[in-house]
Amino acid sequence: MNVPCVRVPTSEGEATRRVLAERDLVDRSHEITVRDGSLYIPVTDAAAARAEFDVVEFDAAARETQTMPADVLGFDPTYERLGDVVILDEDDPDRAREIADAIADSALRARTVVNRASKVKGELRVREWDVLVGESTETVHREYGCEFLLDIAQVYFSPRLATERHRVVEQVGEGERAFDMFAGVGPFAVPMAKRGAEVVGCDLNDAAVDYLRENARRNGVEERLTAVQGDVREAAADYEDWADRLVMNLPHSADEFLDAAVRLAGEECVLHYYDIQHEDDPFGPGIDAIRAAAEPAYDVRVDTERVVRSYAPHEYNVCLDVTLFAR
Ligand SMILES: C[S@@+](CC[C@H](N)C(=O)[O-])C[C@H]1O[C@@H](n2cnc3c(N)ncnc32)[C@H](O)[C@@H]1O
Repeated sequence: MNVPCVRVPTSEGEATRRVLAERDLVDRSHEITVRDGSLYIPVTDAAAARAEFDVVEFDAAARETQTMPADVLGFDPTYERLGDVVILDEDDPDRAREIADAIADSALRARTVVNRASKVKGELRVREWDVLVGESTETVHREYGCEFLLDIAQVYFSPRLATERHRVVEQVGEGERAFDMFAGVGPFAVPMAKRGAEVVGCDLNDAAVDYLRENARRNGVEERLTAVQGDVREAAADYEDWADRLVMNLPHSADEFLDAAVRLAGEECVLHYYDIQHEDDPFGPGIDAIRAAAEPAYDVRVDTERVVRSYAPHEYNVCLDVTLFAR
């Protein structure tokens, strides 16, 4: 198949390939070919390459590599995958670059490789990234039969929580009213609506709410999912006593939103409360905070105390499933 290629004498081949790679212009899905003393290097952007090189249409073979990153590197790198974006967590930039190149050249078919450049931060819980291969940080991620469009540079999303989200979603019954107070792009809200619940998802982040609406549409639940942009403490005023179920996935500060949760709660309401606590007493502070906010208007029954994952040395990310019964 004809694709745009930079044509150079073979003697200049390696130097040219390196320049093109630095500019992220090498089309890794086609083979580099030698013919009649010239090297043909497939490129992703003919116009950009033409500014410096001779670009021609050339019949380059599609690449079918079975190589894995470990074959090139000699060790198995640690990475996470979100759609066709591969995520690294490397402190050493040279090592990150080496791993990113090995992943891009491998059978993993990554379109973009990024390295974590900051912690998750601020109210919107978004991270900064170094983009090492490719350009776009927007991708489509699939989880338990739902698909989510999202841009990791604009919104929070962790694929590590998939099992935990599924555990919660499986408890949802048809026709119940579920309010996700910190909905992000919808990984709780969308599958809850798919199970037949009437769902409201709220988020402060404009971009997350745009993706939430789009993801409701992609998954065919836009009729059952209302997306609200804003501070959930204000949004709660429009949904007083409304919810049969509340999801509170803002682990560092969910306690500050328990008053809003109590306003949202109906006669009987299940609360999924996420928290980060020390391993010595991972559940006590959350239970105390919930009781302080809900009693005496509600009786509080603790149904599940669950460690979701280790968060930091001696710290756990935990979930409390609690039912509130109006007195
Ligand atoms: C840890 S993320 C969870 C997102 C989603 N539930 C998930 O599992 O991917 C927390 C979300 O809460 C949102 N948020 C923070 N403060 C908020 C507030 N006062 N009202 C509504 N949303 C808020 C952030 O923008 C972020 O998207």
